[in-house]
Parts: sequence; C-alpha cells; structure tokens
Amino acid sequence: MTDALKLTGVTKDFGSVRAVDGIDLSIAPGETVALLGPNGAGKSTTINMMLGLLEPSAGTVEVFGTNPHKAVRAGRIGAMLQDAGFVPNATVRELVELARSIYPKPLPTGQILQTADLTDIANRRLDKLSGGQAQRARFAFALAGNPDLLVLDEPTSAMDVASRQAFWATMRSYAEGGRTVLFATHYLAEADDFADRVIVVAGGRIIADGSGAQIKKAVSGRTVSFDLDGDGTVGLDRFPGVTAVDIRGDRALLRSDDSDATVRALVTSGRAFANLEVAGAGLEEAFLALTSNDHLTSTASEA
Ligand SMILES: Nc1ncnc2c1ncn2[C@@H]1O[C@H](COP(=O)(O)OP(=O)(O)OP(=O)(O)O)[C@@H](O)[C@H]1O
Repeated sequence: MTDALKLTGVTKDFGSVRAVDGIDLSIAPGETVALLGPNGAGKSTTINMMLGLLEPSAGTVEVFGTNPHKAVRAGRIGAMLQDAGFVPNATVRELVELARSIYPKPLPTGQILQTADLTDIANRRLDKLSGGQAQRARFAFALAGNPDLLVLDEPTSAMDVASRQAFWATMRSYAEGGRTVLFATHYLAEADDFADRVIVVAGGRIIADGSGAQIKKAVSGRTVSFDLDGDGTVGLDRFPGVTAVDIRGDRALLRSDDSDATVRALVTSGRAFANLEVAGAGLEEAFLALTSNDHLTSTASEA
C-alpha cells in the first residue's frame, strides 16, 4: 500500500539554523498521528514541507506516492495552518465557496458547514468570529477539497476546553472513514487522547514514536540525582526502577520509573552520595531526557 506520507532524510536549514535534522517517517493511510514537541522543535517547518510550502534542504517528501504540490492540486491533502489569514469582509459561507472553487472534487457546501459546525454562523463575517469559530472556519477550508490527508498545525490553540472536545469529536468521525490525519501539538494529553500514534520531535529530530501510552510512560518517570562524592558509577544502572543513567561531571542523574525504590536502594547500598534530589520531569524536561535517549539507553543496557 502506498504511504499517505513518506519523509526520507528530510532536513531544513534556515541560514545557520537547522530546523529539521534528518527526519525519516512513514505514515500509512488511515492513521491518526500527532507530531508532539516543544516550541521550536521543528513541527511547523516539517508540516510546511509536507504541504510543499517549503522545500527541504535535503531529502524527499512524498504524499500518496507523489510530490506535495501535485497532491495539494489534486485535493488529496487539506491543511489547517497556524494563524492563516482570512479574506477581508467575506462571510463563512463565502470562504467555503472560495475553498471549493480551488479543488477538482469538492464536498458540497452544506456538508462542509455541517462538518465544521458552522451552519448556524454561515452568514457571519470572518472578522466577527471568536477564536474557536475562526479555527473551525480554517478547518472548513481544509475540508473543502474532500482530502484523504488532513494536516493540522496546532488546530486547537485558540479554543476553550469545550470547543476542543467538540473539534476532536468532529475530527474523529472524519478520520473514521479511512482518512489520514496528522496534527501538531505541544500538549501530551491532546496527542494521547486523539492520536493512534504519537511522534515526539525535539531539536528537529524524531526522538520517540509510539502509542500515547508508550510515550506517556517514557515521560512519566522521575530523575534521582546526587553527587557521586568520589564513588564510581558501577552498578547504578542496576538499582530498581532505573531506566537510564547520565553522568555529568561528579553528578549522577538516574531516570527512574520507581523513584522510591531507587532512593531506598541507593541509601542501603552503602555507597557515598551527597545532595540527593528527586525531581518529577515536566514535559519539557522529559523531552530533553528523551533527546539524549541514545546515550542514556546505551548506558543503562550494559546491565
Ligand atoms: N523562516 C525561518 N527563518 C529562520 N528560522 C526559522 C524559520 N522558520 C523556523 N525557524 C527556526 O526553526 C526552528 C523550528 O521552528 P518551527 O516553527 O518549525 O518549530 P515548531 O515546533 O513548529 O514550534 P512552535 O510550536 O513554536 O510553532 C526554530 O528554531 C525556528 O526559530
């Protein structure tokens, strides 16, 4: 089966800034995928390359086996971008009509308005919409061509909790017809709730790729850190709960999914230590921990 999306060695440089650093990725038709990462991770740049709005500095992007430009023209890919502007003075219905005029096989206007929950405000001017309504209008624009692949860059950023829930319910039913949905978010909960697959991006690279449950487990641990106080590092990776060991100068940082057991083992081990700290990893820290995963897992797997 042809992939809905296939990125091979995709890199993007802006001058001396490497925004995307060698991404390899295949997404099968029907998958709902979250691109999860902190600000500046490279999500928008990656999405813009998927849509043909930016050209990669290296590597290739394929959408349903062809290049993004062709896929966009054929109406196979619909996009909802961050802060996309609107035509001034137009109404919601006029925006939908405009979007329909671009594509070869658009959905009927009524169906687009209904799917995006805009029927009641179809005659409202775009500049009078609330943040959440404006996002739904962008969603309607993305839907108009009846695309097989929807790409959404932080679609719920301007929505309150109720609007978010309603938006994702709509998106689920859209995806149920076998369509592919890829969305960027920096909320782990949103990725976990609405995606079958969560791809974590940081520093322009994919640092984790799995189910929401797997990603949550990977970021839910704590860090137990202490000064080595002259003692060596042998055996630290065998303390209970420890999933990874990082040594920075004289300080050991143990990632643990059972920090109580790790601390107990440390105390009873008889080894010297000082300045013990146990810290819950926030998402940002967890991303950083995952970023250095190669090093961490290789150290821990020596056990
Ligand atoms: N046009 C550009 N010129 C120069 N640097 C850019 C440009 N676009 C993005 N960058 C840089 O590339 C990196 C990745 O940015 P990108 O917008 O893709 O991240 P993001 O994950 O989408 O973040 P956010 O959640 O804040 O939108 C950042 O360091 C950003 O400053």
